[in-house]
Amino acid sequence: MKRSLKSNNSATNEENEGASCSKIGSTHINNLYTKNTGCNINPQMNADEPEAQYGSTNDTTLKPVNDIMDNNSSIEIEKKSNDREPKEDFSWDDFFMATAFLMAKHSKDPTTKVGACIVSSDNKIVGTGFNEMPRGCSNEVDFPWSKNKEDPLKDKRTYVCHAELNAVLNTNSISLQKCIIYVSLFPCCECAKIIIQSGIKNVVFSYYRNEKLKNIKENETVKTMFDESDVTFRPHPEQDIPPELKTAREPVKPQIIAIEPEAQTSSTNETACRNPNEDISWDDFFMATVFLMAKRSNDPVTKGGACIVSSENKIVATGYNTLCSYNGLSYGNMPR
Ligand SMILES: Nc1ccn([C@H]2C[C@H](O)[C@@H](COP(=O)(O)O)O2)c(=O)n1
Repeated sequence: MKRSLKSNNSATNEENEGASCSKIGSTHINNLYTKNTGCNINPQMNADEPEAQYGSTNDTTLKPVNDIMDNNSSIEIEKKSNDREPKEDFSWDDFFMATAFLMAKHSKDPTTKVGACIVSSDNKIVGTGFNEMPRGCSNEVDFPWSKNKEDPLKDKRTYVCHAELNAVLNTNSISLQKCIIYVSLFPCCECAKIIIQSGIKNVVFSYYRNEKLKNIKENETVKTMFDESDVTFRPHPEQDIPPELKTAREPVKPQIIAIEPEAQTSSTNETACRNPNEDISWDDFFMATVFLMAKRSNDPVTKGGACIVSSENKIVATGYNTLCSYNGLSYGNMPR
């Protein structure tokens, strides 16, 4: 039986977000541990830490990961007695969608942040992306993050590269045949074409865009294209994403010069990842990925994760501690 990560989370989003800490990303990472699993970093390291700073849990409080690393302490994830099998706790689906949401946090789009994560048939991340301006086009005067109906040259949509496109372009795999793309928002027509042409065969998404007629029609068109191209698509339950990866705050109003009518209202259904004030460093992102990965481990005592990153901040490999399945060993029959 698959557990809802949210249901095991005693802290509210408000509590999570209220955690005032300069190392925002580290707080996220800690939340990733403490609030969603029975696992935690060795609590002895955190004995003096004030609880409120990092969000409260029933069990323990944690120091920011960076602090722990600074102390050269080993990171240990402990299994609680009431833990269930780790694989049931945090499925591959949850892990990859969580990675997509983590990616979304890098987007500078003030209204809609989207993340995507492409995964091979043997559960390896082969590409990640988020909606961003083309490389080098960071000057926000020429490449604004606002919409402008009158002047397309002042409209972000002229320039922005969607998360799915970036994930496909960022891939480290020669072929994306039979891969799955996890994306926080249902793909638009352009992205659907890219997905189909790249050979990706499965789409997992979290949200639809708001239910404006234009979006409903576009969603239907995308579904037709996917059907005709034998690309399957399915929603991923939103509640299985660790809440600290999503955002519950009201989106900050973007500086829109001539706002489109449909952009003025936003349905809660569309919050693919909205929180312009929130930031996550690449370090925090990759360490969070490591910890997410560790959740996959079956080792009841120490769960370790790893994530190899290229100089361009692309994940090129991930791993966690596991026994070789072919030798018949299980953690139950290993001497400890
Ligand atoms: N499948 C999608 C859909 C949209 N995006 C990006 C493109 C924009 O940056 C943003 C949408 O902005 P809005 O119209 O909500 O102001 O989301 C994407 O990456 N992938």
